[in-house]
Amino acid sequence: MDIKIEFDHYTLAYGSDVVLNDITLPIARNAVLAVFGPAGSGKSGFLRSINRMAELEANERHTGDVRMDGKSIFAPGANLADLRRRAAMVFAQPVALPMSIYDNVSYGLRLAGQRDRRTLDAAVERALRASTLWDEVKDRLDSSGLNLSGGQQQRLSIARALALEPEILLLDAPTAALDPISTAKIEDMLIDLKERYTVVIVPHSIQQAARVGDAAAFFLNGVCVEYGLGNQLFVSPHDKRTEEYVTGRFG
Ligand SMILES: Nc1ncnc2c1ncn2[C@@H]1O[C@H](COP(=O)(O)OP(=O)(O)OP(=O)(O)O)[C@@H](O)[C@H]1O
Repeated sequence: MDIKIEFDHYTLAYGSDVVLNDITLPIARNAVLAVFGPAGSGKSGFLRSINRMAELEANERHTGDVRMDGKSIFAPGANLADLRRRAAMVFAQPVALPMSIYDNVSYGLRLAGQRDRRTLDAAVERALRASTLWDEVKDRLDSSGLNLSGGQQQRLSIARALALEPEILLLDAPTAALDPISTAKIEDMLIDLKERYTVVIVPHSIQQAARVGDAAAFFLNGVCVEYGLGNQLFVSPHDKRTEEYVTGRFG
């Protein structure tokens, strides 16, 4: 396996709450890892550890290591802004900023000081094509992002993340607020996105985990109970707890 990110005996706590407990897990490059489990199992903490957003929580502590391309993300002198650009995050609730579609997508680049119109134009088009929104909005890039539907706004949020040319996409239940057709569009998009990016997704259902994951990890109470490639966790789980969860006996 070509490993992009590696959790190595990583434990995360907020105050006295242990969010993740001794996680050791590889994340393959150019593949989709689905991280699933019941509420409070640590899935968001896992995503937020990859770009060190977890450290924004009060009394955050961690032990162990997370490596990206073989290098510790916690190494002294590690560049936090660069890490967060390399590992971009998209949340359950679509975020359309009160500005034009063009400005929504180019927001991060402009914030980083990019002023060259041709560079911005090219980045906006590339990001909107990758998020499959281009054909729907190319004739109205100047209209407000707020006028888009929920599903379009979520693809706009993904385009905004892609414009910064990340290496990793962290998707925290990106279809939780969307209708089935918008959900299917985003699931289809993942097939293309993983050719260029490493994707970690917290799916909004077990079915979605099985559909989109090239690998899956089942979390329970901060522990990675089971990790498997392809559909193994869903068709032949090794752990009884995984089996009970995927067959709907708890959750
Ligand atoms: N800011 C915080 N301070 C203290 N504990 C927290 C904080 N945020 C989350 N936790 C705790 O950490 C644990 C894991 O939370 P996390 O959000 O990672 O779970 P999750 O699996 O993503 O849940 P959900 O599916 O509900 O989003 C939970 O027990 C939660 O109560």
